[in-house]
Amino acid sequence: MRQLVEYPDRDMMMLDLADTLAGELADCLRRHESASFCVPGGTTPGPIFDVLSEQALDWKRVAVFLNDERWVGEDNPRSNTRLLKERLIVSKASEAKLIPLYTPSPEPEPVMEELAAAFDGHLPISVLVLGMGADMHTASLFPGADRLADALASDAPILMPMRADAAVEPRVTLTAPVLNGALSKHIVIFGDEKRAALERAAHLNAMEAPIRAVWSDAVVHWAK
Ligand SMILES: O=C1O[C@H](COP(=O)(O)O)[C@@H](O)[C@H](O)[C@H]1O
Repeated sequence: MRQLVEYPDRDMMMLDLADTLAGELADCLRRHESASFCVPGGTTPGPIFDVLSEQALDWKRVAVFLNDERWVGEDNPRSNTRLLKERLIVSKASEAKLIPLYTPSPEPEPVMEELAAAFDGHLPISVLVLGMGADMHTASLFPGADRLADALASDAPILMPMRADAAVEPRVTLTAPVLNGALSKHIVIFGDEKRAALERAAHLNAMEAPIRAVWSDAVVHWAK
């Protein structure tokens, strides 16, 4: 079962977690030629990115990619890639290599293979951070999403397009086997609503609560 770490406040959590993640990446770089760092988008991780981007790591040996992306261009404030470029791949981390989850195309389907090919040599994920919505989705694995069962299957491809009523636009997401292959896994959530959702998920199956499909061996970081 997963481990839960509670922090006195959000600032403390951000600083502490950024430190832990930097330590894990540094450790990986000591033992291997390169490391891969997979992170969520959305509203939660920005402050962690701010701290991490100032950490002295050999960032040019780190491949950074998102858990998932909304199918919008970087000029759209909802673009997770935009968040990465503005807050993580800056300052000391500006030399990190971004593996994109978006390329201009009206729909994601025609470019899935092209995007997935860029992951060659970057899996398994060295360090994974996941977010979670109050509806218990993680990455773009939404309850009720059109291809959820396929994305949770053990033979799922690396990347899949995903559509769900709760998602404003089409999405692309890393699938459960890729996320579960991570060597180190962290889930980061804020607030009582998400804490209650996480507890509710324990009584549901992965189709109802997709976070369940990827939470084994994860450390959950929570602050009010
Ligand atoms: O849409 C998304 O939602 C989740 C949770 O986002 P948050 O705004 O509640 O932190 C996020 O983990 C995922 O990467 C993102 O695309």
